Amino acid sequence: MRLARSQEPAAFDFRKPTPGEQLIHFEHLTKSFGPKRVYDDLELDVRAGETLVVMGGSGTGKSVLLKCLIGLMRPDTGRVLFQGHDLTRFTEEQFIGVRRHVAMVFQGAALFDSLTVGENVAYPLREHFPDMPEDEVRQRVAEKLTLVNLPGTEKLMPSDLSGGMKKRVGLARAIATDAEVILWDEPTTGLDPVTTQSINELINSMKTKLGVTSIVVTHDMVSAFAVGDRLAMLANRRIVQVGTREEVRRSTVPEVRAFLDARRAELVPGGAS
Ligand SMILES: Nc1ncnc2c1ncn2[C@@H]1O[C@H](COP(=O)(O)OP(=O)(O)OP(=O)(O)O)[C@@H](O)[C@H]1O
Repeated sequence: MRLARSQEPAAFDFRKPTPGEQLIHFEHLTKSFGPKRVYDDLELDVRAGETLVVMGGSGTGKSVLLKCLIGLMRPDTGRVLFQGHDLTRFTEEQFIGVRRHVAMVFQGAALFDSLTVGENVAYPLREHFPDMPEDEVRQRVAEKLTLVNLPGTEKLMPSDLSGGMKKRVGLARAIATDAEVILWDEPTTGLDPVTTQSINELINSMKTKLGVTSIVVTHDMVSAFAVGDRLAMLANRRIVQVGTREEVRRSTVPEVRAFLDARRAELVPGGAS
């Protein structure tokens, strides 16, 4: 069920996209922190309904890219286009409207420790839809917790949960407002293989069941190849390749080869040969 958008700033009028159409375009981005240049003419597009994985070494600017999309950071030059809207010109207030459609699942789940699981998931609903009747809030919270395989956990506190359960509550909270785009920052880092597998399945089911578009930032290659329709490699301050799993697996781009071979060596000792 979709909600009335009466509180949404007029400047951001989200249209239901046609699967496959260009939804987001990072155009000629540059970004520096002091003397450190993170992006130099970075270009990347994201298509509606796909899962795009952004991979790259530590500190290459993967998280900054996601933050530019929800207004937590701004590029120095260049544009971030969302359905043709230039987000770099958006005010803080306008970004509130964007965040109803573009939800971020933060690395550490970032739950409020003093609130129950149910209140954590209800939080964005109360923020974006203050007039929503309490019954509807409860119903939506229950629906989202069921979707992430945690039905009936409303009364638990975050301290009662394992790391993987916390991630799933973070996801339920991110999708509470029925966001059409989900940004995943290192969703499987630090999780055991079974929980990693369940998070990968969740990312895939968001796409197949709800038609969600995902951008997944990760250096977990098993996860990248399990969820990515396309994979983009960030290195040397730009995207050096974007391609399907097969194209990336067979890549001859030196930065991609070096990255994959190093990861293969980590996964299978002696496997880099
Ligand atoms: N607020 C900030 N102030 C100063 N430098 C920052 C800030 N945020 C990010 N950086 C720098 O920008 C670069 C890119 O950061 P980012 O967090 O996007 O990297 P990442 O690719 O996500 O790395 P990791 O995989 O280690 O999380 C890093 O060198 C980081 O130190």
